[in-house]
Amino acid sequence: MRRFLKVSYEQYRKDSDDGEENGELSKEYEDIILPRRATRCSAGYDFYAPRAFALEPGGQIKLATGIRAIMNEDEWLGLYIRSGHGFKFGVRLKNSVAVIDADYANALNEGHIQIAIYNGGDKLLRVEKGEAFAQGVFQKYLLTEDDNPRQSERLGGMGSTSSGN
Ligand SMILES: O=c1ccn([C@H]2C[C@H](O)[C@@H](COP(=O)(O)OP(=O)(O)OP(=O)(O)O)O2)c(=O)[nH]1
Repeated sequence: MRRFLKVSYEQYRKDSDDGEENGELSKEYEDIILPRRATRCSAGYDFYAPRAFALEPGGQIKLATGIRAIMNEDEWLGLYIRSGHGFKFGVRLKNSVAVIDADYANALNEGHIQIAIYNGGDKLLRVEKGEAFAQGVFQKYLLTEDDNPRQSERLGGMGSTSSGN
């Protein structure tokens, strides 16, 4: 069991910058493309920009992707910058690698994947709507023999399980 789905329009609207109900946003939502691999042996599922954006050097943006990832519980999805953008523009994910946990899909925000990127180079980056800008690789993770998670279920999104106690 492993697949990508769209979050609901309500969730997309809530998490989009403008958050407003308008024709443009619902068209944007309709047009969201599920991540796809470029070739038979591509490891990464390309994530396509739900809207066009431009990033000046030093600029940053957080994109609500409209996507949730369903996967097996011993897997995670690693998100990385699109290699070409990293090489040509010095663009990177703000958190270097985004760790998408298997139980995030059940969080109250429907597991809505957010991608934050930063232009660390000296050129303007323009990304068109529908252009690949990040890639996600499904991976397995291992447990320690005395593994003992602090809580069994995830409800919130980022930062919701931060206490070490
Ligand atoms: O760039 C990111 C990083 C994370 N997430 C989602 C998926 C992940 O499963 C969840 C929580 O992320 P993480 O565990 O890395 O966040 P945290 O702030 O370190 O801790 P917490 O587990 O408390 O949420 O947020 C994103 O959508 N985009």
